[in-house]
Amino acid sequence: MLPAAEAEAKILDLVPPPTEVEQVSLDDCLGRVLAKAIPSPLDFPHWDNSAMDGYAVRYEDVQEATAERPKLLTLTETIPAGRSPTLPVGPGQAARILTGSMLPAGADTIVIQEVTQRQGDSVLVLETPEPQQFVRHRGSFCRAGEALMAPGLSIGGPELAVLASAQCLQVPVFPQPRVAILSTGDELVMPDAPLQPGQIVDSNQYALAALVRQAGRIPLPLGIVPDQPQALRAAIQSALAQADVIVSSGGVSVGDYDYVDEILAELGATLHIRSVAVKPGKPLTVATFPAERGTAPLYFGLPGNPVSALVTFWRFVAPALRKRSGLANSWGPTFVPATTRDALKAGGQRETYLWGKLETTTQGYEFTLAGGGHNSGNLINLAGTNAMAVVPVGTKLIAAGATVSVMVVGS
Ligand SMILES: Nc1nc2c(c(=O)[nH]1)N[C@H]1C(S)=C(S)[C@@H](COP(=O)(O)OP(=O)(O)OC[C@H]3O[C@@H](n4cnc5c(N)ncnc54)[C@H](O)[C@@H]3O)O[C@H]1N2
Ligand code: MOO
Ligand SMILES: [Mg+2]
Repeated sequence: MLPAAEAEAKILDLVPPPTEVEQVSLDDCLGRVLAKAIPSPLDFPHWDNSAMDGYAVRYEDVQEATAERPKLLTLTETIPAGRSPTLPVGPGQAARILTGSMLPAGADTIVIQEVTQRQGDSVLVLETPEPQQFVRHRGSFCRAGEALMAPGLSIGGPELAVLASAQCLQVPVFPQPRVAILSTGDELVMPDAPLQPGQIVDSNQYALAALVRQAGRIPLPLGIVPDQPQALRAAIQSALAQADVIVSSGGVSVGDYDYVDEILAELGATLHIRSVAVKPGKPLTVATFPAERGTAPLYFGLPGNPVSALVTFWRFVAPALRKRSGLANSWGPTFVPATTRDALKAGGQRETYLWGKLETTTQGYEFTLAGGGHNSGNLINLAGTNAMAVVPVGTKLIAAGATVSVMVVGS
C-alpha cells in the first residue's frame, strides 16, 4: 500500500499540464483557466487622476496653507469624471475635481474639499497637503506592455474585472478536461427504478458528476456498467473515445466480480497504483493509456463504497484535475490545523479520514465529528459535512481538544 502523500505525488507526475489553447469570449470565461499572460494594452490608470472629491492644485501654492493663514486660489473650471480638462492650472489657480477625474496640466496635488472653503469662483485652502497627495498616477498600477495576469490563474470575479478593463474580448484559456464517469455494479439502478431485493441506487454517479462540475470541469456521466468483462471493456473503450480523464467507481477490490484492473491491463493501460494506505479508499487504481492523440488519458478506478469514492476523489482526483486544467499551482487539497471537539479514533494502519464540520471561531478552526457510523458504506451522515479530519498512520487516538489536520472539502 502506497502512503497517501506518495500516491498524490505519483499521480501529479502522471498528469501533464495542458498545451492546447482556445479562445473564449469574455462573457463565457468565468471558471476557466487563463492559458497565456495577458499583456496590458494600456497604462493603468490610463491618466493621472484624482482619488478624492476636492481641488487640483499646484503644491508650491499651498505648501504653507493653514487655518489661520489660508491660501486663496482662483478656480479655472470643474472637471467631472469622463471629461478632459480644458484649461491648465497656473500659479495661484485650482480646478474643482471629482473622484476619478483627469488631473489638469499644471496641477500635481489634490486637496480634499473637507479642508477648504468655497468662496464663489475661488477656494480657500485651510491645510497644507502632502505633495502629490490623492493623485493616482498614470501607469502606477500597471504599465502598457507589462503582464496584467500570468497564465494558470482561475478566472473569477477579480480576473474578469481585469480582462474587461483591458478590453480583452477574446480570452485565451486551456480546454477543459472532459471527465467520463462510470459506475460499475450489477446491483446498481437509476433513482427512478423500483428497488428489487439486493439493488441500490447508483449514488456515486451523482456525487462524482457534482464534484467534477463544482471543480469547473465537464462531467460526462456514462451510466451504469454491469459486472461483466465484455460490458466493462466496451464502456471503458467508449469513455476513452470521448474523455481525457475517466473515473469509475466499484470493481477494484479482490472480489469475484471486480474486473476493472484486469480489463485495464487487457486494454493496454499501465497500472501505476493499485492500493493506497488511506481509510476509506484503499483499493484505488490509477492507470494511464498510451496517448493516441495528444495527452495520455488518465484512469481513476475509485472504490465503490460511497464514502471511499468521494474521499479518493477529493484526495487524489481533484488535484489531478486541477493540474490537468492548467492551474499554475496549489493542486493539492487544502489542509488546515483545527482543534477537534471530539475524540478521533483510527486503526493506525492507514491514514484515516473522518468526516465532520469545520468551523471558524475566534479561537481558530474547530472540527466536530459527524454523528453516526464512520463506515465507508454510510453516505447518510456525510450530508452537511464540509471537511475530513486526518488521523495519520501510526496514530490510534487523537483526544478531544487536540490539534488535528483537516482536509477542507466543500461548503
Ligand atoms: N476481501 C477483501 N474484501 C474487500 C477489501 C479487501 O481488501 N479484501 N477491501 C474493501 C474495501 S476497503 C473497499 S473500499 C471495497 C471496494 O470495493 P470495490 O471497489 O471492488 O467496489 P464494489 O465491490 O463494486 O462495491 C463496494 C460497495 O460499494 C457499493 N457501490 C458500488 N458502486 C456504487 C455506486 N455507484 N453507488 C453506490 N454504491 C455503490 C457496492 O454496492 C458495495 O456495497 O472492497 C472491500 N472489500
Ligand atoms: O477503503 Mo475501503 O474504502 O476502507 O472502505
Ligand atoms: Mg468489490
